[in-house]
Amino acid sequence: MDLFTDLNTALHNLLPYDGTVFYYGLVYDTLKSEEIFQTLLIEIEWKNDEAIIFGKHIQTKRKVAWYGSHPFEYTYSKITKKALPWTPLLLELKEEVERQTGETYNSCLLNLYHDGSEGMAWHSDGEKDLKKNGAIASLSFGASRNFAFKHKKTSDKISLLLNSGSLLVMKGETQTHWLHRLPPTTRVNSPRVNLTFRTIELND
Ligand SMILES: O=C(O)CCC(=O)C(=O)O
Ligand SMILES: [Fe+2]
Repeated sequence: MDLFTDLNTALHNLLPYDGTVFYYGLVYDTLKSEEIFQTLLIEIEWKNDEAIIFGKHIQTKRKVAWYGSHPFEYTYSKITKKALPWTPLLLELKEEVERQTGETYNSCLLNLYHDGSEGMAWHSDGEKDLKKNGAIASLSFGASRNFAFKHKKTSDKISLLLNSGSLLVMKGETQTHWLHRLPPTTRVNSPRVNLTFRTIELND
């Protein structure tokens, strides 16, 4: 690889300080992405997400699923979930993401947004079961959606478009200092699937 190509493909940190986010662009072409997207829609055990917010039991329109290398129990928003075993496709995606990012993962949270009215509010993924400062790799399929970061103290904002077949990784101190969200939009009326590969710490 010559220097020019090398500079062009070199990853640069999207965050100006206090964390590391790399955007890899498309890791699957259009045809392969569409095939993966359709398979995920059919094969994944999608469930409406439940949460307890201000003591009230609520169900989100967005659907979720959780898969992993062990039947981990994972608690968030006060609801405990047990990971399902990898499907062959999820294992293939996990291995490709590991190869691309040079990190390993043992679980994956999947989100299905039916259209632009569904999104995810500002949050960081710092649950206690997650490995501290562990990398979180995000693969997207289907509709393109905006994704944004906001610094917890300075409120500086960074946003980007996540296209079908694209990969993004958040690592280092990102979750400690930055929030992220998937803003709702009236401009999108088709579904999107997002997979976040994570590392759960096994406490015995
Ligand atoms: O859908 C996305 O791109 C983000 C999902 C997310 O932040 C999460 O699952 O924690
Ligand atoms: Fe997140």
